[in-house]
Formats: sequence, C-alpha cells, structure tokens
Amino acid sequence: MQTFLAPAKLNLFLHVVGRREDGYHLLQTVFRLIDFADQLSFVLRDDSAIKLRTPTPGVPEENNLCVRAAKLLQQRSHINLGVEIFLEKHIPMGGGLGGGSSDAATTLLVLNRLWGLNWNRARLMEVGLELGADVPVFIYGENAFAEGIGEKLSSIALPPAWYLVLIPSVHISTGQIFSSKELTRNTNPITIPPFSPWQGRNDLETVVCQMYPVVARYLQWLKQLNNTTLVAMSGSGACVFAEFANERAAKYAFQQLPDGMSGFVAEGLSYHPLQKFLEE
Ligand SMILES: C[C@@](CO)(OP(=O)(O)O)[C@H](O)COP(=O)(O)OP(=O)(O)OC[C@H]1O[C@@H](n2ccc(N)nc2=O)[C@H](O)[C@@H]1O
Ligand SMILES: Nc1ncnc2c1ncn2[C@@H]1O[C@H](COP(=O)(O)OP(=O)(O)O)[C@@H](O)[C@H]1O
Repeated sequence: MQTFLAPAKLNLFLHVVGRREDGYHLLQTVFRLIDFADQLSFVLRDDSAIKLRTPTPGVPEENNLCVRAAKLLQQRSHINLGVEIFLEKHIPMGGGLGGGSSDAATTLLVLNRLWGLNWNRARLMEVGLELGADVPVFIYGENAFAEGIGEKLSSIALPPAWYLVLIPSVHISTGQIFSSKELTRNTNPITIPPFSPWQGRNDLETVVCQMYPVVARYLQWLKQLNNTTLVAMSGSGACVFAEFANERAAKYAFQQLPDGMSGFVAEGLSYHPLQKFLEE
C-alpha cells in the first residue's frame, strides 16, 4: 500500500494585525514546512462509504480531519466513490504544528487523484479552508507568507535550517487564546519578502505564557542555547522551537534536554513531500 506524508508546520512568526467582523483575527505569518510527518494510506471503495481504519485516540471518527476532508470533497464533487483511510499519527495533537490540518490536506490531494476529480489546487484550497485556516498552506505545498486568516498565500524562499521542537505537555485551546482580553491585535502590518527572523514575534506567546507557565519555561530553556537563529512558539502553542543553521547544532542542543522535557529534531523543508507526486 502506498504511503503519503502529511508534514507538520512551524509559524516562524505570527502577528495579529486586526480582526474581521465575524470575530476571526487577521494574521500575518510565515509557515515553514518541516520533515516530521504523519503517514496516510488510502484504499479506494466502489461504494460511497468513508471509513477510518485506524482510530486516533481522543478523536471520534466523524471528527477526524481526514474523514471530514474526505466527506466534504465527496459532497462537493458529487462523486459516488468511497475510501478506507489508514492514519499513523506522529505529530503531537493540538500543539500548534498543524497536524490535523496537514492530514486533511494530504487526504484532499490524494483523493483528488484516486477519485479522478482533476480539481486544480486553488479549488482544493477553497474546500480545505472550510476545514481550517491552516489547511490551504499544505495544499499550496511551499513555505509561504500568509495573510488574512491564513488563506492569502505567497511563496517565500527560506534558507536551509534545522529545528529543535519541544512539546510541553499541556493542551491549549486556540479559541481561548484568541479570545483573551490581554491579546494585542494591532501589530503594524509588514511587507515580505525579504524575511529575516528578527522581523517578527508570535503575538500569542505572551498570553499563552501567562496562562501556561510551563510554555514560558520551555521557551526560556531554548533561549539560553548557543547558535540559535530564532526561538519562538508555533501557532497557538503549546509547541516551541529553536532554529539552527545545521543538523549538528540542533542535535547537540537536543542532547542537552533536561529529564522531563520532550521534543524532536527536524529539518526545514522547501517543498511539501507530495509536490513530486502532484507533478507526475
Ligand atoms: C493559530 C494558527 C496559526 O497557524 O494555528 P494553530 O495553532 O491552530 O496550529 C491558526 O491560525 C489557527 O487556525 P484554525 O486551525 O482555523 O483555528 P481553530 O482551531 O479552528 O480556531 C478556534 C477558534 O479560534 C479563533 N480564531 C482562530 C483563527 C483566527 N485567525 N482567528 C480567531 O479568532 C476563532 O474563535 C475559532 O473559532
Ligand atoms: N487527524 C487529526 N490529527 C490531529 N488532530 C485532529 C485530527 N482530526 C481532528 N483533530 C482535532 O483537531 C485538534 C487540533 O489538532 P492539530 O491540527 O493537531 O493541532 P493545531 O491546530 O494546534 O496545530 C485536535 O486537538 C483534535 O481534537
């Protein structure tokens, strides 16, 4: 059975620059894809059933983003075919790494082929956006500067980099952070490219660190490391990361990790791993 990757993302910075009338926040962010991924496989069904064959602990089947993605695409395309989905989770859930969104994007990209729909990328991105603001970038398939709520994307060239990503063991609700009274919502919009790490920060970080001191402690630990080019929280947390210019420096930092802290090292990608499959 062919396996398809669904990579995680990091938000290298995240500015809250305003708010829409419906309450959603307007953002500016740079998404970087990383070489740390969930794995999915798909088996075509000639009836219209959509089944997840590998339950994800804590997520009811009908809420799983790959099942929701398959059902939405089936509805919108009026196709009479189904699929069996096998999902192997590696990306921590609800950590600001976009794992669920990436699973949804990979499902849309592969089913577009498997069901012979031949939709273009823009159309798939529109459907993806209905599932979450982070889905379109994974369909876009490149590192991107994002505006709006994350759907206005322009591609951005980023230098090679390695990341040490830490996973504080707290679950953070994105909605709770965006609704905080303490959140600043008026960062001045910036123009990108060019992008340099010191141009940005994560505006959600202050609120998260106040509510969850463990995240502040993890960030503090990363900030005392040598040779980092950037230390920040990803998305609405809880994961935090340090960027390094090479693998050796990232792995050396990983080896210094105190007992009780967990994380992983991953390389920054230039393209989504499915990019080649899509060009075939
Ligand atoms: C913060 C980001 C940055 O990449 O990533 P994650 O931390 O989730 O990975 C995303 O914008 C997350 O977007 P999305 O995945 O759609 O957010 P959801 O969890 O659905 O949002 C939960 C709630 O947060 C609020 N929300 C979300 C996004 C946004 N731009 N403005 C908001 O005000 C809304 O009240 C929404 O109902
Ligand atoms: N396939 C999936 N993988 C991860 N989370 C999923 C999935 N399907 C639904 N979810 C739900 O979406 C929430 C957010 O997941 P995820 O995308 O991993 O995190 P984040 O939005 O913080 O980057 C999870 O807490 C979980 O309840």
